[in-house]
Amino acid sequence: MTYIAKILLLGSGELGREFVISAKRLGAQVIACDAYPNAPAMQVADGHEVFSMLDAAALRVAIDRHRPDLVVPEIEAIRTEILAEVEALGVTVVPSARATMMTMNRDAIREVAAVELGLRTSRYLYAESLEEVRAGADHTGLPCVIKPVMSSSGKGQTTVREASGLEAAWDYAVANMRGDRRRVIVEEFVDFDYEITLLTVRTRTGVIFCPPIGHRQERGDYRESWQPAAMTPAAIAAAQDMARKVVDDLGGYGLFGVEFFVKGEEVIFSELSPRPHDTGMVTLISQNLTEFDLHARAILGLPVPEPVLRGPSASAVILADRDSEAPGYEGLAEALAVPGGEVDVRIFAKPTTRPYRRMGVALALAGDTDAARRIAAEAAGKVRIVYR
Ligand SMILES: Nc1ncnc2c1ncn2[C@@H]1O[C@H](COP(=O)(O)OP(=O)(O)OP(=O)(O)O)[C@@H](O)[C@H]1O
Ligand SMILES: NCC(=O)N[C@@H]1O[C@H](COP(=O)([O-])[O-])[C@@H](O)[C@H]1O
Ligand SMILES: [Mg+2]
Repeated sequence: MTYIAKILLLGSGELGREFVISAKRLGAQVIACDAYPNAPAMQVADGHEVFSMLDAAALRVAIDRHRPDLVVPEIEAIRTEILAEVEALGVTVVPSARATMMTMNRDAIREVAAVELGLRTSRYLYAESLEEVRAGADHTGLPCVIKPVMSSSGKGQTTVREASGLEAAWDYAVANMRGDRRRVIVEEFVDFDYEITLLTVRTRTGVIFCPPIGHRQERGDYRESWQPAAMTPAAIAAAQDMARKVVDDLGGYGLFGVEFFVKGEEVIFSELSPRPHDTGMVTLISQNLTEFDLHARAILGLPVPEPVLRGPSASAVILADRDSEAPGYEGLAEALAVPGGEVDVRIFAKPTTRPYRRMGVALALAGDTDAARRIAAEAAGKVRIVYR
């Protein structure tokens, strides 16, 4: 069997699992890597490797052993120096080693967006000590949001409403940051009307956009998303213009999840993922080609048509609330029987649970996004995790 490409997937969670399915349908071979065995994407891949993506030596060994055509990051925390090293040797890193490095560091991507490209962002300052955090808050005003420059899914993030909270926020950020740079970004709190992810695909023949995805976050992590998000044509055009500038600057091919805050007619760039986005899981039901199909096509150099929206849709997450070693699931039949629209569920089959760990997602398509959100939330609530 000759595959159209050999892919080494770095990170094997729920997003990777759907990507593997999309890539394999097109004839690719995928070796899925993550720090623990039996990760979601490993369950559907051609092969797997277990090591920490932050372990430079182990990452290099895996790349040298498999000699992939494409290295596809699925998580943010990766020893990106190795990606730059192998890119220089001719391996294609998706979308590019530079893009993975820049987006892993909030300060790097913020400098590109705010300074080089002149995009509208929140006011901000970086800080490496409590004194600098105080200076940052003076610059942004209160409330402000404090985040480690290296972190994701809201880890180490605090919204500070009074100056007395700055010290605890700094300590929390330092305790929960990834990597060894004791550095935070102090951001002006944006009192947005709503926030969106604009899935943006950079292809060999141009840039393509999906309809905007609205989402709601708690503790810096996504709870529900819906598509299309109601936006004025001017606001969509502003977001598309900024997204295009950022992905063209980062370069390479693939799908990016570009995050914006919207207040009135004002669209504010927040950050982006150079890979499928968790809020984009709604496309598993909403679009003829999902965000994973689009990513696979773009990186494999295949034609990427404009995706067609099947109808107003929503996703709602299924979270664990405690630790367990062998979780099971009940209530699937009730979830899939929720009336009012099309309903589907993805159970990620992660081998263990921990509080707030995302274990599955419910999907709904209905007459409008409000109905889809209601149905998705109800279906997610019907799925019960059995802890043992
Ligand atoms: N400056 C801000 N003003 C208001 N809300 C904010 C601000 N920064 C972040 N948030 C809220 O926190 C969420 C998470 O922030 P952000 O996307 O920067 O963190 P993250 O850790 O990179 O998350 P992820 O990796 O899941 O995208 C945002 O989607 C938004 O809801
Ligand atoms: N916001 C980023 C995101 O959603 N990433 C997704 O979560 C997985 C890690 O989950 P885990 O922490 O439960 O192993 C990642 O592998 C990716 O699929
Ligand atoms: Mg984010």
